[in-house]
Amino acid sequence: MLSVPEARARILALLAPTGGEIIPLAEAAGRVLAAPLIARLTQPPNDVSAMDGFALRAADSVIGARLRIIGAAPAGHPFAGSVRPGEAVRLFTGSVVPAGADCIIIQEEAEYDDTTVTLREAGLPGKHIRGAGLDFAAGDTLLSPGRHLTARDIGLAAAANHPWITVHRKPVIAILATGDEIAMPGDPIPAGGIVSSNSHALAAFVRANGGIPIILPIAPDDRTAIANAAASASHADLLITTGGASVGTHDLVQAGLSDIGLDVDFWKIAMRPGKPLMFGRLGNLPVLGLPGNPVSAMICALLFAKPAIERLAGLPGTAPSTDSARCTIALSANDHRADHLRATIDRDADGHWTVTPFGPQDSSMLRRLARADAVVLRAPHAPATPAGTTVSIIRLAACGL
Ligand SMILES: Nc1nc2c(c(=O)[nH]1)N[C@H]1C(S)=C(S)[C@@H](COP(=O)(O)OP(=O)(O)OC[C@H]3O[C@@H](n4cnc5c(N)ncnc54)[C@H](O)[C@@H]3O)O[C@H]1N2
Ligand code: MOO
Repeated sequence: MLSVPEARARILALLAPTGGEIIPLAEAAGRVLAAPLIARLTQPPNDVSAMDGFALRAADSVIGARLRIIGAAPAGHPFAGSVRPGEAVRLFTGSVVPAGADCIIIQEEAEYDDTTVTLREAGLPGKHIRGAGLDFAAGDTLLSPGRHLTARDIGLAAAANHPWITVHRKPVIAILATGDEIAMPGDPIPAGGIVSSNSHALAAFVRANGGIPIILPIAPDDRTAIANAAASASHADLLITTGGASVGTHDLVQAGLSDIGLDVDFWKIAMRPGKPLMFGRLGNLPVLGLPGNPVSAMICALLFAKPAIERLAGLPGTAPSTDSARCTIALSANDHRADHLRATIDRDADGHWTVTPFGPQDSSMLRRLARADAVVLRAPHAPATPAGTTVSIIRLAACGL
């Protein structure tokens, strides 16, 4: 059976980023840049003052010099003339430095009235002046494709005069829950049935990770129905199925999709929960088949759907990032499957992170999953460890789970 990293690499290898679309800059935080962002202007566009004070010629800036104030240049109102020997112009933070001036004296170092200023310090050429282009110049590449846009980037793009921006289209992720026994929340529940938690949980997870979820109607345990439902999702960037992934007579997802040409890349991997994970392609549509057990479905989503959505959205797509924490309980030796223990996080008296796995870890226990802060990663064949051992964890909320 494939390992978790091998399975992830196989999935990512088959995914390509979506195309670009142009959106308003204000909506672009969290999106992925699809074209280089080139500065449309020079910033600052002119030499500007970094302080409130007086612009003058450096040659005049000697202690005790008395200069004639020939005008004022508030920010946004440049002074039209030029500064000659013995003259000064009143200016403020952000004011354009007038022609002829190459020195700023801050107002705290000057005595002044409406007509004259006397210097209490000698200035230096260029001091307190932000030269034109200090930040960037027109034509500079400010951000490169693949950049996951932050609020800081939005500010930079705005400063470079971009009201619109080209980003990768949000990947559309179709979600197909299968099973005779499941019903959508609020719908009539068949005898012996349960409500489909997976559809809604996966949709929320997809949205939190930058995709657009489309919840398809539930498909019963019937090959044709499953095939038809999947065919209706051919426009999506990824189809995620849940349930019907295992070996039972009624686990028909692979059979149904094979009827319409599913090319299976792999099925079953060495992890718990989530062993029956399947990945393949229906024509151009990648298909990730998750197990039906709700916790298995969400752990598989965390480890595989999240990087897949990231790759589709224009990012590299990587394993969820891990942290270290001290495990408060002893752990028994692991078997050949990578294990993912649902756990709560706390801090000990010294402020260090601790993690406490729940007792029973059954993959149907959603309330426990909802209460968990993290999963503890246990490598295949990890030896037994005493309480207090440092372990790797994935924080769930940070991953949109
Ligand atoms: N003989 C074997 N049996 C099983 C094996 C195995 O290797 N040999 N693997 C087990 C493992 S591991 C898992 S995980 C499950 C996965 O099975 P399926 O993907 O086929 O899932 P289902 O049988 O359809 O459902 C499992 C469980 O989850 C409930 N379910 C299904 N869909 C939903 C949904 N949308 N929302 C909430 N809950 C759902 C379903 O009612 C079942 O209780 O197989 C083991 N069996
Ligand atoms: O994926 Mo299953 O039992 O390993 O939950």
